[in-house]
Amino acid sequence: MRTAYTSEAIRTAEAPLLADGVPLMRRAARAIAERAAAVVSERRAAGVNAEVLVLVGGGNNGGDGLWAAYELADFGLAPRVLLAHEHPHAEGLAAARGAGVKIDQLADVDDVAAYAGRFGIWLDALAGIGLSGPLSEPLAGLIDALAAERERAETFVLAVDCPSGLSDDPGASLAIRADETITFAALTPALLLPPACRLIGRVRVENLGIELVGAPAAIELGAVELRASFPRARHLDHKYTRGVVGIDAGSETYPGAGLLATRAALAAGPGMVRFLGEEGVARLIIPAMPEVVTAPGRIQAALIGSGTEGGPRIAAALADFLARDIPVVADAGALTCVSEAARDRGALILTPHLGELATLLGCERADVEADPVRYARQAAERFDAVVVAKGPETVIVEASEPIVTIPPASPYLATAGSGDVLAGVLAATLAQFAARAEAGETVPALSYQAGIAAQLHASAVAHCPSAPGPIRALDLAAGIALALGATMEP
Ligand SMILES: NC(=O)C1=CN([C@@H]2O[C@H](COP(=O)(O)OP(=O)(O)OC[C@H]3O[C@@H](n4cnc5c(N)ncnc54)[C@H](OP(=O)(O)O)[C@@H]3O)[C@@H](O)[C@H]2O)[C@@H](O)CC1
Ligand SMILES: Nc1ncnc2c1ncn2[C@@H]1O[C@H](COP(=O)(O)OP(=O)(O)O)[C@@H](O)[C@H]1O
Ligand SMILES: [K+]
Repeated sequence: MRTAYTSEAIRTAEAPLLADGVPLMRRAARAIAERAAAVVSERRAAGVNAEVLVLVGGGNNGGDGLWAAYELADFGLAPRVLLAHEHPHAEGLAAARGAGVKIDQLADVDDVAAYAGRFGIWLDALAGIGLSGPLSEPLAGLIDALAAERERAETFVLAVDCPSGLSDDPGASLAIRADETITFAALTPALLLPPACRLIGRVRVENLGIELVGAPAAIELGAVELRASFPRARHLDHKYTRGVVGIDAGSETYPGAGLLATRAALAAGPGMVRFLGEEGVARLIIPAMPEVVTAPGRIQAALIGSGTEGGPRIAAALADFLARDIPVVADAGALTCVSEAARDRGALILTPHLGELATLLGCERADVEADPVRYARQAAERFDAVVVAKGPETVIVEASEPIVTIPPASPYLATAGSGDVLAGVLAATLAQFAARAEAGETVPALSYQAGIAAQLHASAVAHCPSAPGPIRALDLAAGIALALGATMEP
């Protein structure tokens, strides 16, 4: 599991070490310089430009850059430094100067893109976790110009701590895209969450002996957590202790969604799946999946709305599920039925894709795509819900819990019906955790449970016969059971 901490938490954690005189900056600079030297060797071997430019800002991030320049000079690599601030880190500057590093001032450079374009490798040490507020000039203009130049010239960018401009806010977008980021102490939220996480390249965390305390701001779940956390059947279980899930999905217009969600729910291994939706859909489900029960009865979690267009019947059924005080997944059409008012009820889990999230909040899809975490937070607050925002990355927001993210499994998941499969898996997973909670076990937060379900959905991709090529939602549903089985292999 990868974790991210706010820059404030990182500062708090590093404070005692700094007070004890631990040379964190020198350690950071050494790690950067070693990696930069390796990149120089790789590029030289490939016969491409391996000249190094260190972009230096005014804070300690610039200090890291200056000390890295000092180390690189020591390795005999003759880096160049561009000072983008009038008051750079004094000791670092003196050290770099003392090592014979050539240093230019931004104010003396006419065309910064042309200047920087002469170098094949940039170390981006303009700003790190010390950024406050939106980027101001001259840093904003500099980053903008260099971001464009970097794409044109195919420069190798090694970001120091983070691509300058990104630290806590994953919605920040003004940054020089990095091929590689070496970060210190811990990841910050922007390095883990979309869309900023797409700008950091390969990331390495150099802990430097800094111990983070308290809950992280964000976590990324993967196959390890799926294996460790997914509830397994126990010897003395009977079907009702394994978790029963109720599904109201599919309609005359979209019956397939009901079938897919139900098939996926079955594959995720609950004790029972009750199909409680339209009769016409039930008539299709039963011959294909005779395990499914259509009789009403007790359930521990529910799914409503996949393959429906909402409307009064869905609204009433949603209210009915919520009144049972169980976790209820509202997908697709049911998202049009959620209201801000109803707060005295079971947990509500919303599963919008980014377009649905925009509709839910009455804003533009492009804005949501540019900052899904922010809008998922808004929706979570407004509807007192857990929000599973589905894009290339899945982002899950629950009040007072770390944000949960699942990295993209395959762009072929963007196929009709794949969301219906997720909805079924999710409800079935919540039912199994709820059954454990009923038995007195401690279970993780709903956002973590939902993350485990999203990871199961992601893991199913590799079990589709056509993977890594295009996948069918029906294969994905079958892949769920195989992925779950694989987690049980010793
Ligand atoms: N944490 C660790 O474990 C370790 C941390 N270390 C390193 O320290 C870094 C943190 O250093 P930090 O605190 O000095 O801040 P930093 O990122 O250089 O930013 C300040 C600069 O940004 C500028 N600036 C700010 N806001 C701005 C805006 N809105 N718009 C424009 N400019 C803005 C600000 O300009 P000013 O306001 O001063 O004019 C100043 O120049 C950290 O990221 C890591 O690299 C390692 O050495 C060792 C271990
Ligand atoms: N580019 C992508 N890369 C990886 N996963 C994606 C990508 N685009 C969408 N997904 C995933 O595919 C699923 C699509 O869900 P959704 O849009 O609701 O599909 P549908 O409604 O057609 O069933 C979600 O789980 C989403 O996270
Ligand atoms: K940086």
